[in-house]
Amino acid sequence: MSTPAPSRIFAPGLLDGQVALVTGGGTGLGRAAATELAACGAQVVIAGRRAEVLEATAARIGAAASVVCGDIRDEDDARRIVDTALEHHGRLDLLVNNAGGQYFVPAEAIATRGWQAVFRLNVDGTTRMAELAVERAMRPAGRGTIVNVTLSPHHGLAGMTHSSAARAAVESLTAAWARQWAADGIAVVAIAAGHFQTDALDKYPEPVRAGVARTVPLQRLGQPHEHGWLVALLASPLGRAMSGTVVTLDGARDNWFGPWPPPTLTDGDGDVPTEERRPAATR
Ligand SMILES: CCCCCCCCCCC/C=C/C(=O)SCCNC(=O)CCNC(=O)[C@H](O)C(C)(C)COP(=O)(O)OP(=O)(O)OC[C@H]1O[C@@H](n2cnc3c(N)ncnc32)[C@H](O)[C@@H]1OP(=O)(O)O
Ligand SMILES: NC(=O)C1=CN([C@@H]2O[C@H](COP(=O)(O)OP(=O)(O)OC[C@H]3O[C@@H](n4cnc5c(N)ncnc54)[C@H](OP(=O)(O)O)[C@@H]3O)[C@@H](O)[C@H]2O)C=CC1
Repeated sequence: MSTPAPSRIFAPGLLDGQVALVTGGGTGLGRAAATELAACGAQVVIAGRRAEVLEATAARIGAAASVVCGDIRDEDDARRIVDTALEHHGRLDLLVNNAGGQYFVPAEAIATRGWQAVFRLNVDGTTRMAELAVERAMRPAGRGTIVNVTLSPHHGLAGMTHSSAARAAVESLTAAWARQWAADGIAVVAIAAGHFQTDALDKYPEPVRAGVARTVPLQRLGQPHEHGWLVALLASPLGRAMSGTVVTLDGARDNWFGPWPPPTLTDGDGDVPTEERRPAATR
């Protein structure tokens, strides 16, 4: 197994001896975060539901990475994920709550089950992982950092109102947990991410993808490694001083702008289509 290439921007050994758990660490932004954390010296445990995806990422990162399969929406799985990290390494310094998502849909077309599915993943799953990490690892150790990754809801996500509400809830939980767990030596911060160039964007309708980079004032999408840098910064001693903060990384674009319905997204009847269902095998 190879050792990770050193970080391009952080001092060697910044996170030496630390152990990080990254949910959704097999793909996209989670993979970028895990890669940079390893480059800074951390041991990283990446979690998700698909073993083959996790194994491929762990092989890319090298000996610093290990995998644990599980669904953060399931209490037993979530506990096993945290316990596996602890059993493997004897400590857990950083939890990156990165697993999350939603589907693109006009607000009035969201079924109750869809609303609940998005909350179950983004709010309940994030809460469960944070509470387990605190109870089982961080409070007993008297220290730890939790980084919650959200899809920035700061302009209101008109085509993803379920996620808009869920991500705002996570940002509010971040501030509340930072206060609640400060006496335990635990810092809690959030990253409000804008549009990043990951495979996940492939699922959005073609007109969305085609136009999206041009709408960012920076004139480009965020790069996953830039997100990884921010996660590593928040894992550093500076992150502890930033507890309770939401850091926005969005190229000055956020995730929404303009009127509803968005002119580029309406079909011939003036309606905005709902994202296609994912094939059952990937759910
Ligand atoms: C002018 C401005 C334009 C801006 C445009 C911006 C758009 C680009 C944004 C780019 C930013 C990127 C953001 C990202 O977050 S990228 C990462 C994305 N990754 C994911 O979203 C992956 C994870 N997502 C999911 O797993 C699912 O979306 C979900 C959260 C729903 C999964 O939950 P679950 O597995 O429990 O869900 P089910 O599939 O079982 O469905 C449960 C119910 O949910 C409803 N549903 C789900 N999908 C759809 C759909 N496509 N259409 C309609 N309804 C849906 C439905 O009610 C399901 O119940 P039923 O099965 O009974 O029908
Ligand atoms: N790409 C972008 O532009 C942006 C993304 N974000 C957010 O950043 C995070 C990562 O996004 P990105 O990498 O792009 O997208 P991905 O869809 O690639 O990442 C989602 C990850 O979470 C895992 N996951 C999903 N559901 C669960 C679950 N129930 N239990 C455990 N793991 C789960 C997935 O793996 P598996 O399916 O194997 O479980 C996958 O690795 C998400 O929260 C996303 O909403 C925010 C802003 C912009």
